[in-house]
Amino acid sequence: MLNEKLFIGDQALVELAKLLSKPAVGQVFVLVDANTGAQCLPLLAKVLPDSARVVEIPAGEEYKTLATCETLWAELTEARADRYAVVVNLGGGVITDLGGFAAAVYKRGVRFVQVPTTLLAQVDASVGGKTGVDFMGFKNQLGVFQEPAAVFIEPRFLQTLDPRQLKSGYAEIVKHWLIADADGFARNRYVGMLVDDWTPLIGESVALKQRIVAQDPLESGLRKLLNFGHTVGHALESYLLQQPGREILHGEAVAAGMVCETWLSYHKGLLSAEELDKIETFLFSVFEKVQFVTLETKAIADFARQDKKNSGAIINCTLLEGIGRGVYDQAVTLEEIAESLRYYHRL
Ligand SMILES: NC(=O)c1ccc[n+]([C@@H]2O[C@H](COP(=O)([O-])OP(=O)(O)OC[C@H]3O[C@@H](n4cnc5c(N)ncnc54)[C@H](O)[C@@H]3O)[C@@H](O)[C@H]2O)c1
Ligand SMILES: O=C(O)C(=O)C[C@@H](O)[C@H](O)[C@H](O)COP(=O)(O)O
Ligand SMILES: [Zn+2]
Repeated sequence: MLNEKLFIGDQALVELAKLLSKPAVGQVFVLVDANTGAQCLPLLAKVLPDSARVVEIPAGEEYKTLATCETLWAELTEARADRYAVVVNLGGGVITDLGGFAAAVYKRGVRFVQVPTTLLAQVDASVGGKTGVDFMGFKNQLGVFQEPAAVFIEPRFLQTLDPRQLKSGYAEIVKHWLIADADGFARNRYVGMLVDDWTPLIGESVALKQRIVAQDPLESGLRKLLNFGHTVGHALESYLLQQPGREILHGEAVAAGMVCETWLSYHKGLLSAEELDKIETFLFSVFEKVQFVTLETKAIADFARQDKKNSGAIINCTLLEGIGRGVYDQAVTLEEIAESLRYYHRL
């Protein structure tokens, strides 16, 4: 247990059972996608009340929309769910983001708990209270900050996770090292993905995120560190999501975005050539190169105009002053973003 609201390890679901048996808990709704319904629900079912209702949505980022929220809102409404209802979000970041948002606005807010089942959701998405859905092709364009009642991280769920998905989650762990944990980067980068038990790494990564969120829950300053790799990463993810057959995973886009933003840090004179080399060599040793052509770089960069860290026409990026030392609110131009993508493409 990291704090009173976050439980990690093989007792996490026992703690969830305790919460769900409290008198103040009314109807229980479990949100799953097609995969977590089949692969994760059997383990969770052991701790659910018999009366729990399961709501299933299709799997995938393309369903992280307002339209999908309506499926949950309709089920809640038809079951006459009241303010005592609790929504249990069982899945990856799509489920924890969408389920958190849908719960936060139903009748102006019912409680929800996060039971993340991907590495990405266990180290990042389930923690910190950012919820939301994509809109008009832009990532997380609609959302609210709303903390879950609690988070229950059971690493056993990772046993059925595809290796590609595991790697996508690893990108957010690497992000945490690069912005605030030089020692984590130095200790772990040679191990790469060859991890037997993810529990200690999940615990460290989540604790780092919680420390930052606790100081700036609404992202007015420090929390922007957690967005390293995302100005370019979200632009790339959004662009490729619109191209049938070229979709990439969030973590894959963030890994590419981290290469670009590490180069921007070097380009701005914040980071040494030696550190640039160390970071990009490591990232390319783990993540495959994302494919695009140089002709596309302007269209990709354009998506950064909708980044939530921007102020008016100024695109504010989180960059690195060194390994483990992120720095936020660094203005970059669209042309510099396009140049960073061309740099990535040439590597
Ligand atoms: N709120 C935040 O702070 C935050 C942080 C990082 C990412 N995100 C968001 O999270 C989303 C990405 O999350 P994700 O990578 O978990 O994707 P995801 O939720 O789409 O899950 C990935 C795939 O794995 C399947 N799956 C989930 N758990 C499984 C399991 N245990 N076994 C087998 N299959 C399983 C899912 O059905 C899905 O097909 C993005 O939308 C991103 O924007 C949010
Ligand atoms: O928790 C945060 O703060 C983050 O930025 C974590 C990111 O990994 C995550 O992808 C988040 O959803 C991005 O948020 P956004 O505000 O850029 O949409
Ligand atoms: Zn992310």
